[in-house]
This record gives sequence, C-alpha cells and structure tokens, in this order.
Amino acid sequence: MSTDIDVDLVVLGLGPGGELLATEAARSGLRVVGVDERLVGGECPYFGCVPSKMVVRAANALAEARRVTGLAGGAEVSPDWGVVHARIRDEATDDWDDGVAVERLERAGVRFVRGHGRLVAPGVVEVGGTRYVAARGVVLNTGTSPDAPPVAGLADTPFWTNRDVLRTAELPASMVVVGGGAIGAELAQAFARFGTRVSLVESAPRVLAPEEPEASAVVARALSADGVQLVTGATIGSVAHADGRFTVAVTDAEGTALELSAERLLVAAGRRPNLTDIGLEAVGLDPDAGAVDTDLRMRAGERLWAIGDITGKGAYTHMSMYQARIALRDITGAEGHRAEYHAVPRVTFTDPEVGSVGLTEEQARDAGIDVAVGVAPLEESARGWIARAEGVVKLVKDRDARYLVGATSVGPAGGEVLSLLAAAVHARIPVSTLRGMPFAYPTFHRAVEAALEDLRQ
Ligand SMILES: Cc1cc2nc3c(=O)[nH]c(=O)nc-3n(C[C@H](O)[C@H](O)[C@H](O)COP(=O)(O)OP(=O)(O)OC[C@H]3O[C@@H](n4cnc5c(N)ncnc54)[C@H](O)[C@@H]3O)c2cc1C
Ligand SMILES: NC(=O)c1ccc[n+]([C@@H]2O[C@H](COP(=O)([O-])OP(=O)(O)OC[C@H]3O[C@@H](n4cnc5c(N)ncnc54)[C@H](O)[C@@H]3O)[C@@H](O)[C@H]2O)c1
Repeated sequence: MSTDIDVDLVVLGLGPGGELLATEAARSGLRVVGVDERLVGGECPYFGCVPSKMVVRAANALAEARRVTGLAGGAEVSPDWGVVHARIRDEATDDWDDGVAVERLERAGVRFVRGHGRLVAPGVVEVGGTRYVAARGVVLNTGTSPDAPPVAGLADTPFWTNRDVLRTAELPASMVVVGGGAIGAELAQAFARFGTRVSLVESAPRVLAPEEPEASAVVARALSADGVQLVTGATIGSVAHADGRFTVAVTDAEGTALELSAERLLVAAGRRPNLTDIGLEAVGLDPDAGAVDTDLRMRAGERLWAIGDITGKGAYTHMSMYQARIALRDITGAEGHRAEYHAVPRVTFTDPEVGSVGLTEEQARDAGIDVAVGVAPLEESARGWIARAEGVVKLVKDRDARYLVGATSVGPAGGEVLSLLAAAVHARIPVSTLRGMPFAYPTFHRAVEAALEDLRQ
C-alpha cells in the first residue's frame, strides 16, 4: 500500500536548474517536494563544472608560472596534486556531502526526499512507496550519467569517469583519456600540466569536433605543446586491465596499430540521459527518445515540464538554470521571456579557452544560410602579440540578414571575449552597427574588430 501526499509541485532530480526552481517555487508559496537519489545540486558542483574548473585553474597557474621563463626570468614549479584535491574536497564539495545544499533547500521551504523517483501518472511521482500528487505538476531535471562506448573488454575494467577522476587524491603517473570532447580535452591538458603522461584518443578526425575547425586546430597544438599524445580518427579495438595497468589497443587515422599502456583510463566519451527509469511511459512519453521534447515554456506534457541536459538543448549548467527560470514563470503564471536557442553560449576551458555561440560555419551552411565568414588570428592583435598568445576569432554572418548567426573566440580569455559575441548573436545586432564601435586598445577582443573587417573580403 502506498501513501498519497498532496503537494503543489514535485521537482524530480535536483541538478542546478531543479535546485533553483524548487527553491524559488517554495519561496513563492507553493508546497514543493524536491527529489534526488544522489547529491542536491547534481553533477556540476560535485563531479562537473566546479571541481573540473578548480583543476583547470590550478593547472593554468602551473602553466603561467612556466611562462616566466622567456618573459621575466626564471621560476621553479613543483606541482602538488594534493593542494587541488584538498580544495575540491574541502571548499567545493564538503567531501562530496550535500548537507549544506539540503539545509538551504529546506530553509527555503522545500520538502526534500532522497530516493529514486518515478512518474506513475500525470502529476504523480512515487518515491519509495510514497506517492506525491502534485496539483500544479512535475518538473523533470534528471540530467545525465557518464556513458561508456561498446569497446571489447572495457566494461570489465576499473576505468574512471568524471566521477572518479575529480575525486582522486593521487595523481596518476600515466592516463589514457578516451574522448576529446570538452571533458576529455580540459582534463587531458590539466593532468598533463600536473605531470601525468597523457594520451588522448578521439574517434572523430579532430578534438572538440563540434567546434569550428580553427578552434580544434589551436587546441590540438596546445595539447601537444603540453605533452599530450593525441590520437585522432582513432578506433579502439579493445581494453584490458592487468597488474594495475590498462592496455588500450587503438588503430589511428592512418591505420597504424598502437598499444597504449597507462596506470589509469578515463572514459569521457559522452553522456547518457537519465530517462529510461523515470516512468516516462506512464505519461505517454518515449523513454528511449534520447531527449524530452519541450515547448518554449519548457512544457513537456500534461502538468509536466522538463529542464536541463535531458531537453537536448545544450548540456550546460547555464542552460539548466535558464530553462528553470522559464519553467518557473510558467508554473507561477509570471510574465517573461520564453526559451530562445539561437544564441546558446558555451565555453571549453582548455588553455586557450574556446568560447562559441550560435551556429558554426558548417551548421549555418547546412541550414541553407548564405554565409560570409571573417577570421582573425589572435596573435595578430596587439595584445595577442604582446602576450605571445595563440587564438582566433571567427564570425559567421548571414549575408541576407546582415547579422552574425555564430561566432567563436579562442584565446587566453576566449570565454570572456565571447560575451560581446553572444550579445551580438542573441540580439541580432547588425554587422554595420558592430563595425561602428570603437574597440579598446590593446585588448584580446580587438580581434573581433579585425574579424569584422575580414568579413568584407
Ligand atoms: C566533468 C564535467 C565538467 C563540466 N563542465 C561544465 C562547465 O564548465 N560549464 C557548464 O555549463 N557545464 C559543464 N558541465 C555540464 C553540467 O554539469 C550539466 O550541464 C549540469 O549539471 C546540468 O545538468 P542538469 O540540470 O540536467 O542535471 P544534473 O546536474 O545531471 O543533475 C541531475 C540530478 O537528478 C538526479 N536524478 C536523476 N534521476 C533521478 C531519479 N529517477 N530520482 C531522483 N533523482 C534523480 C541525479 O541524482 C542528479 O542529482 C560539465 C559536466 C561534467 C561531467
Ligand atoms: N566547459 C563546458 O561547458 C563543459 C565541460 C565538460 C562537459 N560539458 C558538457 O558535458 C557534456 C559531456 O562531455 P563529454 O566530453 O563527455 O562528451 P562529448 O559528447 O562532448 O564528447 C565525447 C567525445 O568522445 C568521443 N568518443 C565517443 N566514443 C568514442 C570512442 N569509442 N573512442 C574514442 N572517442 C570516442 C566523441 O567523438 C566525442 O568527441 C558535453 O556535451 C558538454 O555539454 C561542458
């Protein structure tokens, strides 16, 4: 026999968006239940953005110290993984304990339930024998889990995912990283800077394959300069683990067979949406669809909203929080913007960083847009040259509409330079207006001015 409890709203999964939405909904006076089977806040604070960016920050400090030679004299650098591990454990994650987050949620008035939740009918979620019957409805924010490719032998080995690598107290002497997406590229470079011997294996012809080829080329050079062995266009034949070492049999793009051996194997080959065990079929949705379809108010069905990675609109914390605010307005009947996806910004925190927004050149052409492209190497800008920085700004213009539909900025502050470009793409600012702006000298973002000039070619 299950118990029924009447509430206004159930938030199933408390990733960054769900936590925000549950908190704000409770503050607005709704009776809210928040359900999570793991840690309140989701992947980002405990196993994702925050700890990975602490690693990146520390690794970049090492790299910057090494740049003293040739710019300002000499510097001795002695990497100590223990320092960054202690920061992640003590400052970022409270030793992977969400007590503070739970208390914050409950102080806002949310009833927190730890456990695995499932939809059993429209507006009804069951957790451990209790059914929460929600008058307004249910918000899904169940996020993703690390996926592993179907490689022979892999499943039988103690490979790492992001959830292990960001908890480790010991720096591995060597590591093979499978996947040259954002997770793989960021962590491969950072660990190499700490002194781990890293091989990065990517099946696509280039790292950061969804980004502009110019961006991938800069990042590939940076990874190689940091000592990362890059194997792109790779096919992994098998993985084995014996005597404390992994052996990864790989065929590279030229068909050459390689055997990579390392103390650790990090699999960063994509994510699986947590959709198959949440009762989607009970509300008429397909659990195998790969994403939950939502309208521009984040509605996914009868008394149902979905936000975050499971919507397939960009697996980023800022998108989860953006969508949370939109869903919350719909639930509470407040006025405000609906979802717009033509200018989704994203930053890969390699050094140099890759910031991008909107469409790449290829995506714009595939969408049938008459495209003009402007490219400016960062090293040709005054600040790029002074800093000895490598990078690029690339602009994608819709010739008919005369505004930018996409942009990429790669450089030491590529993610920050992006803000100007994100505003331009989001607000569809005419290129002629951008050309009329003065650009402060000598900044990295002056490369935007040069790329605007290049658009004329
Ligand atoms: C290593 C790494 C680095 C990243 N770096 C960045 C970055 O720099 N910038 C950025 O924007 N994004 C980054 N991301 C992505 C970011 O972490 C996610 O986009 C973000 O967490 C948003 O996810 P979400 O809101 O969909 O839910 P998630 O964070 O995935 O949380 C979902 C929650 O739902 C819970 N849950 C799932 N199913 C159930 C169920 N049936 N019952 C109860 N609870 C359930 C889970 O326990 C989890 O707590 C990174 C990710 C990783 C892995
Ligand atoms: N800075 C950020 O915003 C940031 C950082 C990390 C993660 N994230 C988010 O998390 C998501 C997941 O990141 P991710 O890097 O795991 O996934 P991803 O999908 O971005 O990249 C996975 C990579 O693994 C490769 N791959 C897949 N199977 C392979 C195989 N068998 N052998 C070799 N390579 C293989 C793919 O070609 C791809 O390039 C990203 O899509 C992103 O949205 C964001």
